[in-house]
Amino acid sequence: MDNDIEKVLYSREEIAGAAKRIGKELTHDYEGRQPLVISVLKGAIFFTVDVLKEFDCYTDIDFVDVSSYHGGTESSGKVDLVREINTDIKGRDIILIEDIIDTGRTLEYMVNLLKQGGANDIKVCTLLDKPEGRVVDIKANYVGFNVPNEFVVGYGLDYNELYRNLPYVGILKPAVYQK
Ligand SMILES: O=P(O)(O)OC[C@H]1O[C@H](OP(=O)(O)OP(=O)(O)O)[C@H](O)[C@@H]1O
Ligand SMILES: Nc1nc2[nH]cnc2c(=O)[nH]1
Repeated sequence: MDNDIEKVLYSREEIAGAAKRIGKELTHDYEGRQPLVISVLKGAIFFTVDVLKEFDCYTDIDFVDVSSYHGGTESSGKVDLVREINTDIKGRDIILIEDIIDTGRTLEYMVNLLKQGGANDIKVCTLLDKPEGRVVDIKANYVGFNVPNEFVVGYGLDYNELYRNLPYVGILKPAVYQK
């Protein structure tokens, strides 16, 4: 897979550092509380695991699966709910974990879903933020890196379902898109 990568943007070590920093911030901010962590599948699985290992707090974990990039590099503009949240979120303090916020549509959808379910408080934690991609005015509370306006892969992020298992985040060579 390394041969398909044009440029590494964030190395394994840099990502581990960001996960540790955010895990420690969460530990400080949630002292004495019991938040529910919700990880947005599939992309956020790697970041969720690494942040949670640094989060010293009583917390339960659930997963939601939403999808709007159905192959290729462009958002379909419509967010599909593939797997619902199984935990009762009424009155809960939620930490939503994402891999990337780009257009902001997925996050907007998720925040509305959590509000409808009666969540008390919602905070968003993302490995990558791509502010130039935004079509919806929405922000995260905890950000690993601000990423340039490029389609990125690795560490959970896919291109046509591949490259999620790269241990770093990078940009694909143009030739890969022509395959
Ligand atoms: O801000 P947006 O433009 O909405 O993009 C962000 C979303 O896009 C990706 O999900 P995707 O729909 O590709 O599903 P996946 O995580 O299963 O790959 C990513 O994991 C985010 O959830
Ligand atoms: N893999 C991947 N998924 C995304 N979803 C929204 N933006 C991106 C991106 O840059 N890369």
